[in-house]
Amino acid sequence: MQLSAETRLKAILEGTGAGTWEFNLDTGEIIFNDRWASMLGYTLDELSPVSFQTWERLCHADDVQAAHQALARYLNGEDPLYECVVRMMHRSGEWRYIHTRGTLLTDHDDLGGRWLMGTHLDVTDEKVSQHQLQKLAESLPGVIYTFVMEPDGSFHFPYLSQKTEDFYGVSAEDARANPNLMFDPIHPDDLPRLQASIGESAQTLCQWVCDFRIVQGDRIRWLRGVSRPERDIDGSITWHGVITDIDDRKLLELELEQLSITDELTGLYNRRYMLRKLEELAAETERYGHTFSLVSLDIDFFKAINDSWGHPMGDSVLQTIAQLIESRTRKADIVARTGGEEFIVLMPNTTLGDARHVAEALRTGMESLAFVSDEGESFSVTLSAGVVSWSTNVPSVRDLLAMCDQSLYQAKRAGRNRVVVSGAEDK
Ligand SMILES: Nc1nc2c(ncn2[C@@H]2O[C@H](COP(=O)(O)OP(=O)(O)OP(=O)(O)O)[C@@H](O)[C@H]2O)c(=O)[nH]1
Repeated sequence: MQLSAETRLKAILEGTGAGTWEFNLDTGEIIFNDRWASMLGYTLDELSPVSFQTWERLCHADDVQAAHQALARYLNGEDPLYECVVRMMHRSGEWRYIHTRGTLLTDHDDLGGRWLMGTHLDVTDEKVSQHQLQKLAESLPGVIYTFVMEPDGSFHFPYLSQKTEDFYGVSAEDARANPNLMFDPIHPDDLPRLQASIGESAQTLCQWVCDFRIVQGDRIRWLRGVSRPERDIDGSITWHGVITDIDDRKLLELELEQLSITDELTGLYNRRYMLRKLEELAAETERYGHTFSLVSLDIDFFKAINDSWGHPMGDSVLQTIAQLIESRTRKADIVARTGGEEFIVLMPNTTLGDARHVAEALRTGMESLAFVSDEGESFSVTLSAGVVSWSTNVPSVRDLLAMCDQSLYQAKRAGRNRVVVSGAEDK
């Protein structure tokens, strides 16, 4: 059975649920189908005779103007088709959102003028969901977004809430058009880590969580992104997530972390941090074959200093030696106060011989310092040191520390104010 083109077109239109309209731009004649009327709760007969004014009367006053402008843009050749969404009054008194599309029928002289023809589709449900999403996004203290990465590595943001502008200094519209704008303001120190974390989340399909900084002029702000990825059938991956401001929390966290690794009296690192770094250095050394050395320093007869000149004077001596060590070591070295009057210097990429020189310089530097008590009496302070280097013979970090302690103990036993290098004779 052969169906006519008209029957087929009718069936297709029925399937889409779209209303149709035809408008003669020259005569003003307008034709709607039944579906158009039923979309608004009427029969076509009930609205007859239909004219342009029928449409205008049912259309929200604010949207009539927008529809005219869309039409003008289309007729001027700025837009490829006439398209707009307008609110139309349903018989029940509710506004329905109607997506209007149309094109001009040209090259048909026999039609009696220029006919604009198109469809009306009720998109109220979609609009309501969009509106609800927008309201939800406005009330959230963050940006909500959808991020898609294609199999070829290209990416885009199909959805970004309006708060993108507050957080990134880029409007959601601009970022949707150019997704790189979302990465440009990320702090250069954080960008590689953020990119790596996205790559890992894409591979493992595990939740993406990343703290990073955004630079906006002079302002640096900590943000946290949390989102869940899902792989689509075409191999692309979509993350739905939220980006929140964690500036206050992060600063507090960093402050607390700094406190937790700092010795209060001297401002040097504490034992906990030194141990962490020591483990890291040992692991790096295993991997890259570098060497590193460690110097353990202990003030001689410190108890006597406290007893003779008072505890505050003892504190002041500790602070002075902290400054001395910092001034005589490199930036890459880790200087820690690891006990009452005990200090450790971790020296990456340093041989045993070089570390010994540093320890000697510290010993002589300390010896030559003159302290003056509150009563005006001057006194001097000495220190003893043990020096070790990490090598393949050292089974663990714990053993390295024990070897260093052993050398320090030898220095004390041999009369103090000396440096003993592990595996060598007492100085
Ligand atoms: N002022 C001050 N004293 C401290 C601090 N922490 C520990 N001490 C004191 O450091 C002294 C360490 O004494 P000892 O372990 O006997 O060692 P020492 O007197 O230096 O003797 P040698 O190490 O054998 O040369 C003790 O009296 C502690 O009370 C501190 O933060 N400030």
